[in-house]
Amino acid sequence: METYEVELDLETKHLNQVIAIAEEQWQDIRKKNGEQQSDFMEAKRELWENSSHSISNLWSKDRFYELVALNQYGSAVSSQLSVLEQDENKMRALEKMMDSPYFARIDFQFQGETESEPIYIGRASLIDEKDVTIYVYDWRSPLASVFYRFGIGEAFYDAPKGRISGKVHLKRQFEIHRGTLDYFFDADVQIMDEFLRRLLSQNASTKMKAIVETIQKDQDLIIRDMENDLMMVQGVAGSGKTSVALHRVAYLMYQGLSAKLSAHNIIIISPNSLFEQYISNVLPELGEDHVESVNFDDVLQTILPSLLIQKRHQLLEGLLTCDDPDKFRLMKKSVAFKASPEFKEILERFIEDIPRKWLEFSDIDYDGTCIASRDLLKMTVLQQKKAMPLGLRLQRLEESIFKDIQKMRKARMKKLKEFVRTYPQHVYEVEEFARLLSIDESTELAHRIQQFTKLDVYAYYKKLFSNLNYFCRLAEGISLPEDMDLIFKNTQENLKGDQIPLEDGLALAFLQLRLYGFQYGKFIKQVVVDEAQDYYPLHFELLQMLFPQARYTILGDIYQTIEKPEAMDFFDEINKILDKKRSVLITMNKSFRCTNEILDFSKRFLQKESEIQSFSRSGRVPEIYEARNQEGLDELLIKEIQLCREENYQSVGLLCKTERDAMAVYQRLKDRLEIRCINSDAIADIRGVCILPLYMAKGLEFDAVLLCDTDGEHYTTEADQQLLYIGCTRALHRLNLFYTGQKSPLLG
Ligand SMILES: Nc1ncnc2c1ncn2[C@@H]1O[C@H](COP(=O)(O)OP(=O)(O)OP(=O)(O)O)[C@@H](O)[C@H]1O
Repeated sequence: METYEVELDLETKHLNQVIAIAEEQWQDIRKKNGEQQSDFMEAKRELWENSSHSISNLWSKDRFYELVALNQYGSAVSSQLSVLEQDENKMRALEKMMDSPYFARIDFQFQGETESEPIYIGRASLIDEKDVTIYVYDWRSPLASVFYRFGIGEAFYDAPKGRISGKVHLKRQFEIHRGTLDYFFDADVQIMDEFLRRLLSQNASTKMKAIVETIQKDQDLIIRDMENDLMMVQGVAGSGKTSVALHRVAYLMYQGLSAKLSAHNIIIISPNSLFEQYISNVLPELGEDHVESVNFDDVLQTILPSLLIQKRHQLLEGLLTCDDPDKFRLMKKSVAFKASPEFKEILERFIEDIPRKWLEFSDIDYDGTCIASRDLLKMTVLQQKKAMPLGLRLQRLEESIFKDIQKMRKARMKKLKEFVRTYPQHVYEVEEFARLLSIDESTELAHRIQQFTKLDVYAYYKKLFSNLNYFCRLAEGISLPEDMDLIFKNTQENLKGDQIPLEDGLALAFLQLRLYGFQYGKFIKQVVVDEAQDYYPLHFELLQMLFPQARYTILGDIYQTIEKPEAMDFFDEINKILDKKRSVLITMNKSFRCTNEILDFSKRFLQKESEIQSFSRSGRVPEIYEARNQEGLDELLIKEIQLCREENYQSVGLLCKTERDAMAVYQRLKDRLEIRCINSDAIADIRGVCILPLYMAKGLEFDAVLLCDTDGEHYTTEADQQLLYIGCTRALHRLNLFYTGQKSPLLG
């Protein structure tokens, strides 16, 4: 037999053996699980029988003991449920393992040993707990890092007990499906690149996939970094930022087994719900569920639940569809200013000024005596220690005033009772008097006190914009934008409306957090921010206040901003704001998504020379198609979509500049093709042919991209150029641009 055949035979036997072990473990858990299931059902039945007749008035005092009993049943049921859940998770992991237990093998000779040991690496580990034999190493284990970082020869890895050195004698990669070994190859760098190239040439699935088999060395360094409290990544389009972010989360969870980090300690901040949907499979594929992903609109809503704040897509749509150049400039300037460190400083000064200038203290009288004078109250607040937020300090003050009043009221009631004892004939009048007195006093007094102890953030924000002279005095020494007066007037107008502009929403959230703090974020130990380039300094200030104790992973591409100039010092700014002890900025320049031709084409839209390189995969050159009129344009689009179908592309994106444009194209084509329009609130996937605004397509990818309306009306400015760059770099295999009328000057 040929050597390959002999090896294939050996590997197949080994595979069968590992699958048999996984199956045995699966059977054991199933058996145990079956028994637990019946215990669980029994506990549930008991819970029901013991509570159903009394559930109606359980919170009354007499039913307290029943509540305690019910609680005991309840906690028994919940702990059984958690054991069952754990078992189900293990069974799911073993099922995956029976399908494909590992994807790689290295033969590693530990220093001091005479022979090398085969180490099989998979998505999860398989251990025989009886004799602690490790059949498969989790890709996140320290030893597995050798696979990603070294070729044949000397190697090392960092284990909890220190650095371990050795030698790699073999690096092998497997393709295993449904429990069958399709093929394997012994890998050197070239062969592995070829394997990755083939993988990347496949048509995209409609959801992002895990990349554990082909993680690159520089990506692995980011994924496994535990040194830094702030890890920042500047990566070009398609360099794997999102993939790396998600694999890093999975890695942190694995590390967290010892550091007590679980899913509810991690939060992913993503740009919108479409993107959240797009990435939603990766962590479960890696065996990690339940990690929460939110977008910033949700964050603002959580901080300010009673206010209606403009969503990010509404802001972008407003900017991109604005026909009045002056209004457009003003909107942009307003956003840039309100989210800047300068405005943050003004907000800080305003907060300092609130007790001095804006709080309406008044004398608090009770029963004809002044129990706290206006001046005394003001002085008390001004002299309080500033470590506690003002809102909470005022809450304390309110509590202490009420406590004094309560004491005085008690004394007064005592006197009244004595009076009744002496003059019993007046009992009814006195009781009625006491009742009315307490109602009147409590409402009137409470109102008066809360006038200066309750801070309505929105009302105070309006005060900041009540007078331009005051605003400028507050901003002394801070450089303001040229047309500050226009921004000021515009803000006054906007704050009269129902919906609060996003930039003011950010400022309001800042005030709310500074004035009242935020309790819930302290459980978060790791924050991952993807597509970070779109955030402004104030976003990071908010994150810092929300999750002060967390470590951060922040990934972005300064060349992919929308309606925001690319800022070279973007990451410096983040570093300054988050102010972590150890931080690092890593750059990733190789793009894995697009073909060489698509990447070359896209580069023309970059305003600065970028280091972007492609992963050397060839395809067809993008074309720019002109149509005589709109009907002709539609015909071209339909023809192109048909061609994409023939290519069997899973996802085809028709990208338009705005939602308004996307709706227009959709209306024209919807009766002629199976096509979907994805609007801003959609929680959808990108299967089939989708039309969507470009800003929604950020972070996503499509087998084929059709960029619509690339004419001289739609795309003219620098910001449009950035949009075109984002649009083009969404394409994996095929990219074409379509226009009618005048070609956009940006297309060259
Ligand atoms: N090491 C890798 N092995 C296989 N595929 C990879 C690897 N790294 C990245 N990819 C693939 O490249 C594509 C782009 O990855 P990803 O979306 O993570 O990049 P990105 O930097 O976030 O892109 P963008 O900034 O344009 O949104 C995805 O299809 C991803 O699966």
